[in-house]
Amino acid sequence: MDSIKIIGGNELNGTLPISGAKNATLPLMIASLLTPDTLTLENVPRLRDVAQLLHILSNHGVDYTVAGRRQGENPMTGQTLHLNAAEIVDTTAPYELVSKMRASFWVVGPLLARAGEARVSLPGGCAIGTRPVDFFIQGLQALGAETTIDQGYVVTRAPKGLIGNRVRFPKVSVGATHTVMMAASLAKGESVIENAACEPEVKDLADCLVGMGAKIEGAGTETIHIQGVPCLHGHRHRVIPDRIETGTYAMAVAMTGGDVFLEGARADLLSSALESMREGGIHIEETSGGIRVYRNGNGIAPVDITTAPYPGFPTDLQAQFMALMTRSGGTSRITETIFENRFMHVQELVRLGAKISVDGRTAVVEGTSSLRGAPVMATDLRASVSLVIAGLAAEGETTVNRVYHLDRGFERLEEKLSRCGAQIERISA
Ligand SMILES: CC(=O)N[C@H]1[C@@H](OP(=O)(O)OP(=O)(O)OC[C@H]2O[C@@H](n3ccc(=O)[nH]c3=O)[C@H](O)[C@@H]2O)O[C@H](CO)[C@@H](O)[C@@H]1O
Ligand SMILES: C=C(OP(=O)(O)O)C(=O)O
Repeated sequence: MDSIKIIGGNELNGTLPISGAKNATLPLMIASLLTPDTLTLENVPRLRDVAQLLHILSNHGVDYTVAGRRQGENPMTGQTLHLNAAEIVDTTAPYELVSKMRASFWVVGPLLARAGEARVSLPGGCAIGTRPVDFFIQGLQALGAETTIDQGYVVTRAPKGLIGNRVRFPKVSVGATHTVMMAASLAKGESVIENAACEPEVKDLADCLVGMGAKIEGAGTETIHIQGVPCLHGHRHRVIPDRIETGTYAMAVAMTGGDVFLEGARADLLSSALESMREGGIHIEETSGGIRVYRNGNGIAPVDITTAPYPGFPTDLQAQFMALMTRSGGTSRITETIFENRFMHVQELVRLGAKISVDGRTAVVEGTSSLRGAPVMATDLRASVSLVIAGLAAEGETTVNRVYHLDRGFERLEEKLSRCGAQIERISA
């Protein structure tokens, strides 16, 4: 498997383009199952998860074409996907495909709503906790589906169609909100989702569904009202910028020092994380075309954070913020409340010289003036990238192994960072 080699110590300077959001793209692609017409998505990042989901969707009968950038466009511009599910040819999503990525499980909602049945393997994804699917099952059952688990598969049927209902999630779930919202769009009558996820990716999906003819109000708040319609039609939609990629590179600049413009980033999508960075003494300027991040010489102040559903501090930036805090001038406490096993980066950051101890859900980070390069490895996506940004700030050579995870979620990582002055390269196995 490839690895990433970094010689740390360089400041980052220049312009770094932000890609379309992985976590918005995946549910948007799945929404193509809801209509026999073509759904066109612009600003789609070139990622392993996108390729994997195309494979899964084509198994259900989705025809797709991928168009690259047009002549004269920025070489970093995302791709355009045309997805057409004229007919659902198979309602089974097999273990071999779904086990590779969590979001692929979400096909269960559209398949059930459009074809009246689905048989979807229990999902895989990042190893950050147990990640059950009970809220999905409760939600689909509330819409009238018969749902059981059989030999590792969720098997669900609604031969007479789904019926709108009230669905209240016991805890905020992004994936369950996406799934029930998509299913309810084609149900008979009104559905209300309570304690819905407010993440920008849910709002982006709802905006696209509305463009496809769905009747949805309140997406982006805790209560979503959906008036079911008999069918949806084709639409063209542009994916929002990736707020996690934005926060990751902002934290990289904060760690190394320098001055970078994150082109295309939207500050309103990650206010909480930017606020914590400002508390740490990092300069952040919001403009309509992107975000400027700089730290010229001043130290980093320790900041405590606790992850929470949106608009709180995102769990997907927790590892990167911990990396940043390893360079602060004091002690910070980082509390993870979303996933019970999302501290796998701690022992690897310690290899780089970080001083971190874990007490239950809280990691206590003692800032240190220098990190030293070392071989490291992570078992999930955001943990992997936290090691990359720590490596950029460490003295000497860091090798990040198992880049499989990085390729799932960071488009052209080495290219983007090396254009800003980082010494980083991929070593092919
Ligand atoms: C592809 C994608 O968009 N992934 C994101 C999505 O994951 P994902 O949608 O899988 O995360 P959820 O929001 O569902 O998980 C939140 C919490 O709810 C629990 N839960 C969830 C569903 C369920 O049926 N039962 C249950 O107990 C989970 O174990 C977790 O503790 O949101 C997470 C939380 O912001 C992010 O870290 C992931 O990057
Ligand atoms: C946890 C993540 O992805 P997934 O939900 O696909 O595992 C992530 O994007 O950080």
